[in-house]
Amino acid sequence: MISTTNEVRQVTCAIIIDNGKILAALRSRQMSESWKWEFPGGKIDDGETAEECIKREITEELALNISITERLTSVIHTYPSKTIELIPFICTINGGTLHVVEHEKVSWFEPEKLKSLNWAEADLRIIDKVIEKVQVKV
Ligand SMILES: Nc1nc2c([nH]c(=O)n2[C@H]2C[C@H](O)[C@@H](COP(=O)(O)OP(=O)(O)OP(=O)(O)O)O2)c(=O)[nH]1
Repeated sequence: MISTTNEVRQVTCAIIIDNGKILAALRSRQMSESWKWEFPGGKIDDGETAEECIKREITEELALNISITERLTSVIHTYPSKTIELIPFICTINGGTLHVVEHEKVSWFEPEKLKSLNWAEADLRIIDKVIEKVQVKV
């Protein structure tokens, strides 16, 4: 199949809350949107639900098992070369030991520190809602 640049790619991301802090991940030189912060996650595979996708991605990227607390409203964002639908989930850790597989690094931030990061553009569109939600849950 010829891939088209105007198809919307569905991408899930996890806002992982632990001990009152939220995990953010810095995209590496090898990744698109390099050196931007994001919530870990990735593209939905064929035949996979968004919930299955985020659990799989977090196991692959961070070696953590997560539980989903809440699915937030998604945003559609167009980059110069692609359009994504970013589907955020508030999550908690259910098991595993954090191991950073793909990202440059990950860090834990208090909710009020999140706004100061250099986020991927799509994340800038969800960050206010994320902060509002996590401040209730931490
Ligand atoms: N995982 C994740 N991806 C995000 C976020 N915000 C955001 O714009 N993205 C973008 C970056 C990527 O283009 C895409 C996720 O793709 P991916 O991480 O599974 O794979 P990739 O780097 O190979 O993606 P790409 O180069 O094909 O665009 O969504 C976010 O918070 N989390």
